[in-house]
This record gives sequence, C-alpha cells and structure tokens, in this order.
Amino acid sequence: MAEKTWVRMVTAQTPTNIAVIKYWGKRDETLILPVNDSISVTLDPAHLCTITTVAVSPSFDQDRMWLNGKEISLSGGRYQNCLREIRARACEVEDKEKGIKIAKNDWEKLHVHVASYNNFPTAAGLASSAAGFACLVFALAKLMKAKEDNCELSAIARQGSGSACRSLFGGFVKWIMGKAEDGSDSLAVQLVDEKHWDELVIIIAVVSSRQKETSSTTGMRDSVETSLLLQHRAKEVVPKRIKQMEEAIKNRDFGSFAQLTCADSNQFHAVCLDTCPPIFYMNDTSHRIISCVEKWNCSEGTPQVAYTFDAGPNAVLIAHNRKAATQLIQKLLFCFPPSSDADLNSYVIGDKSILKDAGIEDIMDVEALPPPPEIKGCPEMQRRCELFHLYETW
Ligand SMILES: Nc1ncnc2c1ncn2[C@@H]1O[C@H](COP(=O)(O)OP(=O)(O)OP(=O)(O)O)[C@@H](O)[C@H]1O
Ligand SMILES: C[C@@](O)(CCOP(=O)(O)OP(=O)(O)O)CC(=O)O
Repeated sequence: MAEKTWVRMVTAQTPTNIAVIKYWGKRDETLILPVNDSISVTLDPAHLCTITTVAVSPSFDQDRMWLNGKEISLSGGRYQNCLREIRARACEVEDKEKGIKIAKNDWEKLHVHVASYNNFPTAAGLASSAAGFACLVFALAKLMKAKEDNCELSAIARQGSGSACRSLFGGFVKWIMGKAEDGSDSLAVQLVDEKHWDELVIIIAVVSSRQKETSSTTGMRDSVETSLLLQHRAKEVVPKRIKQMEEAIKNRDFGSFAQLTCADSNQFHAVCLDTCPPIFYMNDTSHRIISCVEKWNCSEGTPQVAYTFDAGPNAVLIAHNRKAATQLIQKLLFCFPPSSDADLNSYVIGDKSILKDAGIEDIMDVEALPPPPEIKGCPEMQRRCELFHLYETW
C-alpha cells in the first residue's frame, strides 16, 4: 500500500421491497434460510430508499458505522457476516490518480467506515433492514471491486436480513428458498423488470412510523416454534401460490394478482395470531383500510386495488392503474383526512401527480370530497384522522 493519507469512497442507493407472497419463518437462524419461497415488488428508489457511503482508508483503525447520523455497533453477527463474505471476495484496486493501490490480501487488514441514511422510518415495518443490508452489501462489493453478480450478492445480503436479498433487483423478485444446507442456493432472482407492469401504482398509508414492539426476527422465531398454521402454510399453501403469482405477474392479470396478494397478507397475519403469545401487527386503522378496499373491490365486481401489510400497521396499496390510484387517493383522503391545520404537502409525500389528477390541491379540496358510495351506511368508515401520512411511489 502507498501513503497513509488516502480515502476511497463509494456511495450506493437501494430501494426497499414489499413482499406480495411473504417470507415468515427460518429453517436456519444463522444463515437466514427461509421455510418458503417469497415474491416481492421493489419500490421506486426515489421515494423509499437507503443511501449508503462506504469508505476505506489506511488511517481507519476499526470498522465503524453510522445509521441516520447515529453511531451503531457493527459487532452483531449479521453485520459481521456481510463484512466477512464481501472481504473474502475483494479484489485488487488501483487508482493511479489518487495514488491508491490495494492488493487483494490488504483488504483483511484495512478497516471501513459506513454512513447510511434511510429516507423513511427505520424499523417501523417498512422494510428498512431490506434496503439497508442490500445497500451495504452492494456498496461494499463496489468498494472492494468484488466480481459477483447481483444474484450472488443477494445470497450475502440475505445473511444481513432475509428480505434484503430481494432488494438487489428492481421489478418483481423471487427469493428461492433453496435446499442446500450451506445456503448457497438460497438467493434472489428477478422475475420481470419494473417496465413489465408499469401501469401499477403503489401507495403506502403510513398508519404509524413508531418502531414496532416485536421485530420480524423475534416474531418469526416464535411463529416457527408455536404456529401449526405456519407449517401448513409453508408446506401446502405457499408452493401453489408462488406458481399462481408468477403466472399472474407474467400475464399482468391484476384480478389474480390482487386476490393472491390480499390472501397472502391476511394469512401471514393469521399466522401471527396463531403464534404463542399472539403477535398483533395491524391495528384498527389497518383493519379499516382493508375494509375500505374490500368494499370498493366488491362494489366494482373486479379488484381495483390490492393491499398488503408487513410486520406493522402500515398499508401498502397496489392500484391496477392511474385511474384506480386516483380514486383510491380520494377515498383514503375522505376516510382518513389530515387535520384541518395540517399541511397537505407533508401529509402526502412522494410523486404528487396523482393528487393533482384527483383534483386535490389544498385542504379545502379534501373537505369537499364526496363520501365513497360503497361506504354509505357504514358508520365505522366515516371520516377519521388517524393516518400519519401517505406515500405515492412506484
Ligand atoms: N440503512 C441501514 N443500513 C444497515 N442496517 C440497517 C439500515 N436500516 C435498518 N437497518 C437494520 O435493520 C434493523 C431494522 O430491521 P427490522 O426488521 O426491525 O425493521 P424493518 O426492516 O424496518 O421492518 P420489516 O422488516 O418488518 O418490514 C435496524 O435496527 C438496523 O439494524
Ligand atoms: C413481514 C416481512 O417483511 C418479514 C421480513 O423479515 P426480515 O427480512 O426483516 O427478517 P430477518 O430475516 O429476520 O431480518 C415479510 C417479507 O418481507 O417477506
């Protein structure tokens, strides 16, 4: 190595992903190997993403990491596994301009500093660990010039957080559970890219941005140990659903896609209830959102919107197209309006063009929204003020 003064830095940005067929349960806790395949949709990186900068310098005397500006420990097994696996694949790096020459073996002695920022709530059931570990592994691989492709990197990100393996690709992604004991065949593959079904619109209703009480890791461990429904789901239900979901995505068959997505989310939450002690991730507001979507879908005779909830109360709503998304925004804002002194611009975040299509520019437009016909006579669906905010994404 040359002088002691240089710093080599790489920055990467990785989106989060939301499962439409859920991963819930591990057959190996250390390697993070799942009990079933899962399928997810990767969100638009412009709205919910992690940005991570990794740096290496001979002047660094230990590996360190800052998450959202606060130093966190890298001593946990998951961070250590990712660092070790990428270091083992590091290659020679030379930057003549900066006088940097790092031989393959030097990487074992060099330390890294990591600064990561999530532009959405961390540990609130919006898959921050997915975007976070995918971004960490991707950035480290670039820093160390590892030659592995994204499939191979996904098997490393998986060891940080299972769902992270699916964030290395855009579009719809499948995590193949694999069979090998060492986890070498448990990795993610892209089913279709983001252009394949670009009329879909995803809206996230953030019911709470508070850190959840039961982490996914703890929750799924308890489910594996106590839920009979989980065993049945992994063995009998998911294998069939995965095939049907792949077909629905391939054929852009929104009816089947919505039916499978909603059913799988509901079964995942049923597994949580079947766990001892039971886990409650959704709350009353989540249930009201489900009711709102179910009533609308039913009144139309064909699904307009699919809903799915991860390990938290926040709703991920996937609309068939822009028209359905526009109507959805109107219905959501009617049932869950911001308080009258709130700023609409901080209530609806992200791509605001659908809000514009819906003819909503300020709080007065929200107040003038007519009640959705399908909720007439349902007192529980009348106006309330419980949503934290809405994201428009994808
Ligand atoms: N940007 C990041 N870089 C590295 N690690 C991160 C990052 N963001 C989050 N994490 C890790 O992920 C943990 C949060 O994961 P957790 O599974 O509890 O919540 P979540 O991923 O937001 O929700 P869920 O997986 O249920 O949707 C954090 O405590 C931290 O260890
Ligand atoms: C409900 C889920 O979001 C669970 C995600 O669990 P994590 O990937 O966060 O769990 P660990 O592997 O223990 O880190 C469903 C999914 O993303 O498939």
